[in-house]
Amino acid sequence: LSLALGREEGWLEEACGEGGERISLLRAFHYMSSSSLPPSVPPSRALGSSPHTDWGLFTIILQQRQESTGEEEGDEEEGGLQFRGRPQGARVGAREEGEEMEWVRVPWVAETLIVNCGDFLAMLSERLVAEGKARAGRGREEGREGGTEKERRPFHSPVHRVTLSPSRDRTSLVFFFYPSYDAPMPATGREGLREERREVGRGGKGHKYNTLRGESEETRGEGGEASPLTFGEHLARKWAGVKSS
Ligand SMILES: O=C(O)CCC(=O)C(=O)O
Ligand SMILES: [Fe+2]
Repeated sequence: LSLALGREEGWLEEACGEGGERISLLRAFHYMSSSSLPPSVPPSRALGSSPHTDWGLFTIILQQRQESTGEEEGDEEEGGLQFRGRPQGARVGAREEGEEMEWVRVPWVAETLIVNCGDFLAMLSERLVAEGKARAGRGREEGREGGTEKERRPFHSPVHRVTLSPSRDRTSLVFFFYPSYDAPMPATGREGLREERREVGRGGKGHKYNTLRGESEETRGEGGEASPLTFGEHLARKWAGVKSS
């Protein structure tokens, strides 16, 4: 990951600080089928997991096979993990423009783990890309040749959710890898808003999606200066706002 961010090996270990393993979590989820819920639960409350981004560095998911193997039509169950993205074959660049976003199912693939980028990694990577662009701009101003730096695209932490299948329950094992409690939140600025960030920004307190970023960015000053809160402090605030039902 450090190399993919354009840094030397081991760089992330330093950026994340020590002790992330002490607040990282492995959770086992069991989602009931919607038909097994008591009739008193209205369909609007029959949620697996509401739309959110993961807040840490990255998440590793082992999901249970949910669809049946039969060939008959309609055999495939709805429900399971879905992310907000561009459907396969959509126009390149559509996501950046906030168009054509839809819920895309994450299929079960044998002996495969799903690795999801979290907000902390996305913000760290946006900061590095912005710094790279600024360096290249300065280089051009000073008349240096094209610059040696390759232009990179930042990592993206996708909005995702879990929906319930009408007839099958589902189990997943989810490992949330977090940076250290004391890791400073990366300052990213507000440029390059993507669809979900715009929607997060739009709703004030009633955020449409549950992400780390909306709030961490709200705590910034006008100039986008570093948030005074650490990752762990943000996390604690987020958890305090999670309601059990
Ligand atoms: O159960 C899953 O597959 C993912 C759950 C999830 O997205 C989460 O807990 O953050
Ligand atoms: Fe998640």
